[in-house]
Amino acid sequence: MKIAATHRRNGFLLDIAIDVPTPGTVALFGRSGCGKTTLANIIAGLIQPEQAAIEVDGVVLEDTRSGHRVPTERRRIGYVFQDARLFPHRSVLGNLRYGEHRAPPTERKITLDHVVALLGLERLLDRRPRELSGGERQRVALGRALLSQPRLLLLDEPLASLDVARREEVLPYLEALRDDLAVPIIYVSHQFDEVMRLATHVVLMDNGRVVTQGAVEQVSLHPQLRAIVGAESVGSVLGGTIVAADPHTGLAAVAVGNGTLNVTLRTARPGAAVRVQVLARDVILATHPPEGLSVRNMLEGRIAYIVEDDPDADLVHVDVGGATVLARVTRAALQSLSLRVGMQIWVLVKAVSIRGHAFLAPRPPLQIFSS
Ligand SMILES: Nc1ncnc2c1ncn2[C@@H]1O[C@H](COP(=O)(O)OP(=O)(O)OP(=O)(O)O)[C@@H](O)[C@H]1O
Repeated sequence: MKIAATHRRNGFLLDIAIDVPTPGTVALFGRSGCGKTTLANIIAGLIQPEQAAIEVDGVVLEDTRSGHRVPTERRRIGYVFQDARLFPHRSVLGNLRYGEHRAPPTERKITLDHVVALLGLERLLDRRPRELSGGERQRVALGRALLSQPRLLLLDEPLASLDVARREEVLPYLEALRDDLAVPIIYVSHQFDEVMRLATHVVLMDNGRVVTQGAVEQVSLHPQLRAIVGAESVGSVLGGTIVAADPHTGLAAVAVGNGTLNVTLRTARPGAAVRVQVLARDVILATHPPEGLSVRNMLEGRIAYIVEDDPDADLVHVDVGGATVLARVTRAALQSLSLRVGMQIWVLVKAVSIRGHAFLAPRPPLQIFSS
C-alpha cells in the first residue's frame, strides 16, 4: 500500500508519504488536529487533494499527475466512523445485507456467516440499532463494512465514543478481524494502547506530517511520543514470545531480549507472539544484581542512551539484548548511581506494571469463499 498526499486547507498543510506491505494494520497516530481524518478522507476519495498517489494492493485509486481518480463509491473502501451510522429502521441483519449488496458479485468472498461468527453477532441479528450497546453497534458497522468486500478497511477512531469497558469488549473483535482476514486496515487513533494491540505499522503524525513510522516497538521509543501520550504514559513496547503460561495465576513467562518477564495475560498460549509495554516510570535500575526483592522481573542490559526528559528527570534507554527498555530516572538518582552510556545495568519491574497483549502477525486468509 502506497499513500502520498499533499493538501492545503486554511493554513493547514498535510504532506504525507506512507509505503507499507499488505496485508497489515497501519495505525495513524497523533494528537487531535494533526490531520489523521483529513488523510483518511483523502484515501476514501471524500476530499480531493492538491496532489496524491494512492495505491492499494496494486490498484491505483488516485494519481493526480496522470489525472486518474477512482470515484469514492468505486474505491471499495469500508469506512467505519466513531459513530456506527447504522440504518435505524433496519435490523442488524438488514444492515449487514446492505453491506453485502454493495459488493460487486464477483468479489463476494467474505460471507455473512463468517462475519457473523467473527464478530459474535449471532444473537443480535433481529434487533434494531437502538436496541444495541455502543460496542455492539460498532461491531455491526464493522460487519457491514466487511461484507461490502473492501480492498481496504478504514477505521476512524471506531472506539472513541465508547467507555473503557466497551472498548475492551470490541478490541478482541478487531484483533480477530486483523488476524483472520487478509484485508489491509488503516486504523486512526489517538490511544496508544489501541495502537499497541492492533498495529503492524505505526505512522506517528504531527501537524500534517510524518514524524516517524515503523514497528510499534521502534515508534514507542520516539521522543515526540511523550507530547502526545503524556510523561506518565511513556514506555517501551517490547516484542516477545510466550515460553510458559500458568492458567491458575494468569501469569505468562515471556521471552524478551536476553531475559524473561512475567506478565499477566488473559489468553496465553506457549509459542504465541506477544507485545508487552513497560512504562518508563515503573522501571527501577540497579547497578548490581539485587537480592531478596519481591520483584520477579529482572533483565540484564547495557545503557544505550540517556536522554533529557524534563528538568528533573532523564529517560535511560537500556538495551536488554536487542530490545530496549526505557527507565525514567531522576537527575539526582542518575548522579548518585553514576549512570553512563555503556554501563551494565539491571532492570527491575513489577509484573502488575506490565501490560501485555497476545499478537498474531497477519497470516494467509482462511478459506472464506462461499460454496
Ligand atoms: N472541514 C474543515 N474545514 C477546514 N479546516 C478543517 C476542516 N476539518 C478539519 N480542519 C482542520 O484541518 C486540520 C486537520 O484536522 P483533522 O480532522 O484531519 O485532524 P485529526 O488528526 O483527525 O484530529 P482529531 O483526532 O481531533 O479527529 C486541523 O487543523 C483542523 O482544524
